[in-house]
Amino acid sequence: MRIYHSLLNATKFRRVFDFGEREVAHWFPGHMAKGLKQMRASLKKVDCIIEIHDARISFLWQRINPSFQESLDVRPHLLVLNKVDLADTSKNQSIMKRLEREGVRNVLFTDCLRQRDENVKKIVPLVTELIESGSRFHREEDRSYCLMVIGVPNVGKSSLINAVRRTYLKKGKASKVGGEPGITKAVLTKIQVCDRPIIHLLDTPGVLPPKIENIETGMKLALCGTILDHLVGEDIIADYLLFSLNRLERFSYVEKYNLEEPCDDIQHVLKCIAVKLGKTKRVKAITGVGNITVQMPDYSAAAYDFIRAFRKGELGKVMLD
Ligand SMILES: Nc1nc2c(ncn2[C@@H]2O[C@H](COP(=O)(O)OP(=O)(O)OP(=O)(O)O)[C@@H](O)[C@H]2O)c(=O)[nH]1
Repeated sequence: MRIYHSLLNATKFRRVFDFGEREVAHWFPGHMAKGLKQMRASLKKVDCIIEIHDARISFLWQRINPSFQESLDVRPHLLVLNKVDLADTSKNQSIMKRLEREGVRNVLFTDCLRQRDENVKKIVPLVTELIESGSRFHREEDRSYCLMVIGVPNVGKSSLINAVRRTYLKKGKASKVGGEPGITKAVLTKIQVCDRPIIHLLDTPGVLPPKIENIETGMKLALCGTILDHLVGEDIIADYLLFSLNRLERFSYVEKYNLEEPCDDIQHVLKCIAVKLGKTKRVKAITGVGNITVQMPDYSAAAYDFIRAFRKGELGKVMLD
């Protein structure tokens, strides 16, 4: 791998990203508020909450809807930081320390796509211990335990449920997994994940609307696939991705797409991607000698590929906090 001189490059990269006049207000569809209401109503049946976040944006854990957070505080709580295979794990220790300072003790980093993830195996013993060491209030009589998995869209809630089932029941998929946010629409399905002790999970519709304090937080969520791309715009997501890769000095895109050196100009990068992948389109051009058809780079297709490559971890592991 080529080494680029970061100091040299730093001088030619943007230090701040220009978000223009964008607004995040419409990025989260209306069904989320409805889901939140239903989740709150079901909380009385729940013994322990599993709150799942993307390990690349772990700071978001405390920024979910604050009124819902209050309801959560009374129950045992496990924080799962998922998609750790895509995250820069050198930061895990400092994240753990920060979370401990903030009073969060039960934290697991998981990769739910891995067949036998060690931390997925720890979930059942940990929640059993958490539930048995506290009071279950009016649920004392019930011998089975009920968990609720909550998180923002596309963070891997269904994948986590399937991974726990695979580990403890040796059963296949019960929850539909999707590449696009908002796949889990069936409201609060009860799924058995373990038979000793009997544990059920409520699969939520992926509708914890995060409290987005600023457009940059929204853009980080978009980059990680939490928001439907077309609501934000693939062109701006691709540009923010380039900005982030340069800021974090993740330059593997240079070799992958045959660039000469790290670059901060998204149009140039997309052009190189289009050329490398053969993504061109024919457009009509009017010239002095009549109409001709010319081959142009397909910038949209290139942006799509750039974003997908990042989400699959092909452009390096990152921590966007
Ligand atoms: N790399 C990686 N991808 C994951 C992991 N967990 C889930 N995914 C992928 O993330 C995408 C979303 O996963 P889901 O399990 O459908 O997420 P969800 O939170 O249930 O999604 P919604 O129904 O939209 O709320 C899918 O493409 C999964 O394959 C993980 O640990 N690592």
